[in-house]
Order: sequence, then structure tokens, then C-alpha cells
Amino acid sequence: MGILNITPDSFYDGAHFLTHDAALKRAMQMVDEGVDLIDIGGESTRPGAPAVPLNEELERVLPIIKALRDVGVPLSIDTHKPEVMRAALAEGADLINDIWGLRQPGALELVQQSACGLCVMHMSGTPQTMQRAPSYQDVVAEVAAFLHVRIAELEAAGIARSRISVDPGFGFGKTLEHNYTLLAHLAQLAPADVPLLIGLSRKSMLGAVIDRPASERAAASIAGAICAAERGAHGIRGKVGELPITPDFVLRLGYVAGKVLAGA
Ligand SMILES: Cn1cnc2c(O)nc(N)nc21
Repeated sequence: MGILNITPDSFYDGAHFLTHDAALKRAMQMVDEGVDLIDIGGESTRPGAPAVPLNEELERVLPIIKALRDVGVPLSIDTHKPEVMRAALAEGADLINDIWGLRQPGALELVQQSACGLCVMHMSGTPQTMQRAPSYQDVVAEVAAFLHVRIAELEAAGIARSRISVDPGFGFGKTLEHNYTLLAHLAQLAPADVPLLIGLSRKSMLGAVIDRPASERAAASIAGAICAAERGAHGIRGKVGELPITPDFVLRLGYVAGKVLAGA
């Protein structure tokens, strides 16, 4: 899942506001790299990010969806607003990626009326508050329980299980230790028949380990993605230059790493 943030304050693309042409150029780069999906977002979800008014979010994402809908890969809309979901689907988006797990008023009803794919993510608190003091009795059990319950609630609302993927939400109400505990136990988070998506690209859980700014975390992002792929993640959300983390890529890199480590 290639990340396309159309936001002036997203923690990495914030180096410059992505103009329409720059956004399309980046999208084509990702298509050339072989991404399976492009995730388009008009409101930064990093901790403490300011909320974006509905009309501004629409103005950011709809022209990009329109320009990319025939580019040959499915598009997802990264939003929690039902109005943005509806407009994005009408413009050609294929999947809703909602960090709120469709818990905002109106989101569930919208999804009941459509046939799009879904990614339901775990978040504790809100982007404005989630990193203040994250705490869990057992982060793996609690995130797994949230994802299982949310899947059951969506199915009870008439949403086909085959539309649903889930995501532990690295960095969304988690300490560094919570994030790495979740990464180590990915296989326990979702039912075997529900795809697991993860996103750790350039996040602070990587920065804390390598002590590098977001612009210098590409290698760490790939390493984290390979760890996640080896632990059962089906989808990886990442930036240009970090994808695709295909099984073959993981095997080849693992083979090379093994040779290097063996001193061969
Ligand atoms: C929008 N967004 C930011 N981080 C994310 C993550 O880790 N997963 C998903 N599904 N979306 C994310």
C-alpha cells in the first residue's frame, strides 16, 4: 500500500506541500515500483495533527483520486469522515482505510451501502491525545480483542467478512514497547482468514531505535516491513522506495542476509 499524503503537515511529506502534479508524479513512481494499492490521505494522522475541515479535505483528495482512478492499481481513501468516504468512492476509490475503524457517526451506514474494501485499524484515543500516556494490561490481547470484536460488529451489521482487513495501528496510542511487542506478536492479532495490514514507515518507533529523522528512515522502514512480513503481515503501508515487500523480496533479502551473516 503506497502512501500518498496530500497534506502540508504530514510528518514526512511535510518537507513540501504536495502539489497536484507532484502527487501524481509520486503516485506513478509507486506504480512503477509495483505497489498493489495507493492510499490517498488529505488529513495528517500523526500525533497532535490539527483536524482538517471537510471541504479542504475533499479539495485535496478528490482531484487526485480522479486523476489516478485509471492508473491501473486500486486506490484507498485514508479518512474517517463519512462524507469524504462517500465522495471518494463515487470518484473511483476502491477501499476505505479508516484509522478510527469506522467508529465515527455515519461511517458504518456508509459502508453498509457500498461494496468497497475496508481496512479497520486499532487506535487508542484520538490523534490529538493518543500518545499522552498509552497503557494496556496486555497490549497484544487488547489490540487482538478490539480487532476481533470490530470484525464481528461489522459482520453483524451485514458487512461481508471478505471486505475486511485489519491493522494494529503502530503509533496510534502505543509506547515504543507496545509497538515492538505488537510487531513481535503480529500472528496473534487477527483471525487467519482476515488480511493483516501494517504501517510503520518512517514512524517514531523506528526513529527511536536508529536515532535518525524521518527523512533518513527508509532502510529501517524496509527492515521493519520485512520483520512484519515474516511474522504474518499480508499488507505493508509504505513510502516511495520502500515497496513492494513481496514474499520473493523477503526470501531473496533473507538469503543474502544469511550469506552475509555466515561470512560466505
Ligand atoms: C493513515 N495511516 C497512518 N498510519 C497508518 C497505519 O499504520 N495503518 C493504516 N491502515 N493507516 C495508517
